[in-house]
Amino acid sequence: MTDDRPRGGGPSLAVRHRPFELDLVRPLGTAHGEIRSRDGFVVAVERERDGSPAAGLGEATPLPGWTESREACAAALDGLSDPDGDGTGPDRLDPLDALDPESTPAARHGVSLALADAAARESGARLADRLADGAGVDATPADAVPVNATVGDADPAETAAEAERAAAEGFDCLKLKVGVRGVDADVERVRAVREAVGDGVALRVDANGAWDRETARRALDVLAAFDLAYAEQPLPADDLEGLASLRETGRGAGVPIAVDESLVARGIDAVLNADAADVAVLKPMALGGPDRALAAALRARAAGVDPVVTTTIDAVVARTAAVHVAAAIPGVSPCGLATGPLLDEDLSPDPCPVADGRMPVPSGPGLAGGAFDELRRS
Ligand SMILES: O=C(O)CCC(=O)c1ccccc1C(=O)O
Ligand SMILES: [Mg+2]
Repeated sequence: MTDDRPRGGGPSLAVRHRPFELDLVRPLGTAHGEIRSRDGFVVAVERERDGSPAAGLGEATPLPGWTESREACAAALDGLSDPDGDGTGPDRLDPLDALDPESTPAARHGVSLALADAAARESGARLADRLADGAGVDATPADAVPVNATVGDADPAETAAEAERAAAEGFDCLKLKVGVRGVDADVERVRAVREAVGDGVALRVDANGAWDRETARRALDVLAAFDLAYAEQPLPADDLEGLASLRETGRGAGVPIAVDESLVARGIDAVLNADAADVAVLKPMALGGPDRALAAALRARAAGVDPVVTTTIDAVVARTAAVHVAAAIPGVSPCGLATGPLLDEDLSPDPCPVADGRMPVPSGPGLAGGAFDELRRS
């Protein structure tokens, strides 16, 4: 790792990062293309204040199209060590000042998480409790959060088999990727899944912005027959007006609308002002950190829009952080956090294994008590 520890007495802060590369078990088919591997950085901070040291762990796992590129993320993290490029190290104590959440959300996520983990560990609190405190949530965070299974694009039989496996494992909410094939093919996939899992399982679809207005209307008219919990990003990110009008025609017997890419492209305020969503899908990695994702979730909730927390198929550190974010949202709906099994390998054993469609929130302190100790030392 690179080290930017300031020399001399007084308060100090060191931010280090080291790269990792993880393959998926198999590529995840989405309308944005296939996700095959996740390359990112483990971030570690060591802080000393008034003679007491604190350490925290974070993760910056960029996903191009959603966040900055891997190169831009690396440059932003490198820049924390030597902002002037003159080898003298940083002259500031808050590295978040140097990380723009819009242009380098993954880098900011990594550092913001590491600082929050350090602060939570220092006070003996769970990360969820720390985040809730910081966001002004009065309710005590949950001890477990409901999650959906994530089912990628495949033909109807394979999609149904995957859905059936997830339901047998105890998931009562599934999210299917759609929009890779034509609408008729997706209708057959959703029909096959509904037949396979029965009426007791909630179904969501995620088109990742693949449809135009006319296609989206046609798709949702037909898909409404399968009792969908919602359709995520049926239109391109910037078409807030189109999303708002899909909601109007969909009200009643129709399909609720969730936004994901729109939040990354336009922000929560623009989405709420446009009345573009029933559900807000929040990805801490793409929104610039757990703190920012929780703040957006609470703004959504206050406007009557249901928040859902998901990952960008992150490694275990960021996934665990996202579980804490979800836990800090009182009564959160099923979240897209069960993405660990999509990875072929991971940085460390998972402290939040899915059981019966729920993920436990580690009791702390910080992210997961001692669960990441080996990773912290590496
Ligand atoms: O929400 C989920 O179930 C898992 C996360 C997911 O689908 C996803 C993962 C990586 C990139 C984009 C997305 C997405 O929600 O569009
Ligand atoms: Mg999505």
